[in-house]
Amino acid sequence: MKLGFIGCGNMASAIMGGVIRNGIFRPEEMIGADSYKTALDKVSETLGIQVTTDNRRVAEECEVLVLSVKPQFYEEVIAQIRSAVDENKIIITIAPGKTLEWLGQKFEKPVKIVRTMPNTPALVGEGITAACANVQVSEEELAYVCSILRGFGEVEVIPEHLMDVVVSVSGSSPAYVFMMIEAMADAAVADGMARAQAYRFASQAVLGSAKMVLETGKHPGELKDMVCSPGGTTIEAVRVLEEKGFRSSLFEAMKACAKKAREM
Ligand SMILES: NC(=O)C1=CN([C@@H]2O[C@H](COP(=O)(O)OP(=O)(O)OC[C@H]3O[C@@H](n4cnc5c(N)ncnc54)[C@H](O)[C@@H]3O)[C@@H](O)[C@H]2O)C=CC1
Ligand SMILES: O=C(O)[C@@H]1CCC=N1
Repeated sequence: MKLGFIGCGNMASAIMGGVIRNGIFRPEEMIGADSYKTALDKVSETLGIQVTTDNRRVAEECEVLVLSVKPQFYEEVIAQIRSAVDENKIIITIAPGKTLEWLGQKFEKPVKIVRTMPNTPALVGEGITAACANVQVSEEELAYVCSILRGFGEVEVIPEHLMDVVVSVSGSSPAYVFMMIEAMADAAVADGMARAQAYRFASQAVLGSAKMVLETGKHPGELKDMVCSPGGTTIEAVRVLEEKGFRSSLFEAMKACAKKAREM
């Protein structure tokens, strides 16, 4: 087995789907463990990977092991698997707040650990993942892990102290964007558009806008100005967004998100 997951929930499924879709590993080379049968049935039926309720089996059989349970279960899961993890295996973590130092202490011996923060757009190959590694991981091993992570989106190796910022700016931010798309569609529905059509228009506008930021290299403010015709419709919307605290809401939400990550 090449790649194993302990925890087969939302984020693990997004990574599994991206890895398989992009041909990084075949489903036969992947195994997932979960204590919840419904989660196992779902990944087994939709992705064709092997499944088990035995976390230790995954740790014993896999070269690379993703710990994809919630942060509060990390300690318990590490205690179950640590004697099955030797110096040849690579552990990938995806939990906010769990530092390389904390993880190293829980394994109680030198283990190769790559701490990452992915996001659910991994499912459609458009994720972005931040990664940092402990001293046990060689340059080649980190490059290998990044090649797996690149299978479902962009990857950047960053200093560990930025990991909490990554949670707010890309790990959690798809939720804020989905809320914005839903609200935009609600308004379009209120003005008479069919809901499915409203989601298509709102989502494509968000997708295209993100692409413009990435591909033109222009400042987002300049791109916003290009939409605002003098005396036109957009500046009226911008006026109301400013009045309702749109930017400030995002700013404060992201500060709260990063603070929570630091505390976990
Ligand atoms: N959902 C997201 O957008 C992102 C999540 N993450 C991180 O990914 C991790 C998983 O989060 P989600 O997938 O959202 O949660 P989830 O609740 O969808 O999945 C967690 C899975 O772990 C299973 N589980 C719980 N205890 C277990 C145990 N002792 N042994 C085996 N399986 C166990 C649960 O049954 C569940 O299926 C968390 O650490 C989270 O912070 C990171 C980035 C983005
Ligand atoms: O909500 C959470 O805690 C996880 C981490 C980043 C996205 N979801």
